[in-house]
Order: sequence, then structure tokens, then C-alpha cells
Amino acid sequence: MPDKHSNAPEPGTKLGSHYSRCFGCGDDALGGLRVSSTVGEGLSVTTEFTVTDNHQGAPGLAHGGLLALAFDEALGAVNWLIGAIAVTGRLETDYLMPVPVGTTLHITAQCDGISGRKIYTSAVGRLGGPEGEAAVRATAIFIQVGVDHFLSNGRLEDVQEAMHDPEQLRAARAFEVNP
Ligand SMILES: CCCCCCCC(=O)SCCNC(=O)CCNC(=O)[C@H](O)C(C)(C)COP(=O)(O)OP(=O)(O)OC[C@H]1O[C@@H](n2cnc3c(N)ncnc32)[C@H](O)[C@@H]1OP(=O)(O)O
Repeated sequence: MPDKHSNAPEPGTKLGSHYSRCFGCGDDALGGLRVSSTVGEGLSVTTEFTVTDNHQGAPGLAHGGLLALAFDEALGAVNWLIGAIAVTGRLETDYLMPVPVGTTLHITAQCDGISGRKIYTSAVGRLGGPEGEAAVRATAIFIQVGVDHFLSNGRLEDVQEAMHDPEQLRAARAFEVNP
């Protein structure tokens, strides 16, 4: 298990968006999920995702791909606690119960260990509250990368826009997980 980073936020801290145009957590992404994560105990975060009319895959039910996105966000947020810049290499989801429109998925995500550049994470999403029945489980392997991963692979205009963001902190965060 890795150590928690010395500058990691305290439990209870809301992490906010790492990039305003991120489809998972950004406020400027049209139709995006806009989930936010809160630091939990140890190397864990909690994330809530409320399924709306716009998230349907079948009548009245959440689309599985969007649920996977919510888990990608929650699991990715764990990397902040260890101060790692990382991208999703592998994401596996187990859908245990249908998730209806209007319900909130209470996700708890944690770090399970590190091996070289690989960060192993897992999460469970519960319905009806943080102690409710498990509806979705997920595991992911994040791969640690350098900032050059984003600078050399991202579309130039978006990279430049983020680099020139007057809110320097926000611009730096944009490169921490997903451009
Ligand atoms: C709060 C914010 C939440 C945000 C969450 C959103 C995060 C995202 O969506 S990120 C975007 C989606 N992901 C991507 O675009 C990644 C695309 N892939 C890549 O760029 C590359 O394949 C990359 C960087 C992952 C790996 O390439 P590279 O740097 O050459 O690594 P490489 O040397 O092949 O592998 C390093 C290690 O990782 C392992 N690895 C690489 N890819 C994978 C994979 N897909 N699955 C499992 N393990 C992998 C390798 O086996 C190797 O392990 P070991 O060191 O034990 O031999």
C-alpha cells in the first residue's frame, strides 16, 4: 500500500473538479455528469451520482456506460490522495442491480495497492444510502504518467487553453488525471 501524500486533503474535504471541461466532473462540459468526490478515511473517497432523465439507457434505467464513467471519476480521484498523476489503463464494472432514474448511487472508492507504475483501485456503488444494497462494483488499474503524456497527446488548442488558465491551480489540476 502506498502512503497518503503529505499534502493530501483531510477527510471530509470536497475535491472539486480537476478540469472544468471534464465530462465526468467539470462544470463547463455540456451534459456532463458533474460528479464530485469527498475525501474519506485512509486512501478512499466517496462520490455521489444521481441518475437523471438524461442518463437513460433503457426506459427509466441508467445507462451502464454512464455508470462506468461515474466509477472512473471516483476511482481516479483516489490518485489525488497519493499525489499520483495517472490515467485509466483498465476499468472493469460489475452491474449487480438495475439503477433507476431518480436514484443516487453512493460510491466508495479506495486504493488497494501499487506495483511499479500501476495503481490498483476498487469501488462499490450502493443504492438508498451509503450503507444500502450494492448495485455496481468496479475495479481499475491506473498507470502513472508524466505531465508530458497530456502535453504531447492532447489537442493543442485545449492544452494551450488549460496552460493559460488564469487560475493557475486549476490549470495544474487539469493535467493531474485526464486532459
Ligand atoms: C478525479 C479525476 C478522475 C478522472 C478519471 C478519468 C481518467 C481517464 O479517463 S484517463 C483517459 C483514459 N485513459 C487513457 O487515455 C490512457 C491511454 N493509454 C495510454 O496512454 C498508455 O497505454 C499508458 C500510458 C496507459 C501505458 O503506456 P506506457 O506508458 O507505454 O506504459 P507501459 O510501459 O506499456 O506499461 C506500464 C505498466 O502498466 C501496465 N499497463 C499498461 N497498460 C495497461 C492496461 N491497459 N491494463 C493493465 N496494465 C496496463 C503494463 O503492463 C506495465 O506494467 P509493468 O510495469 O508491471 O510491466
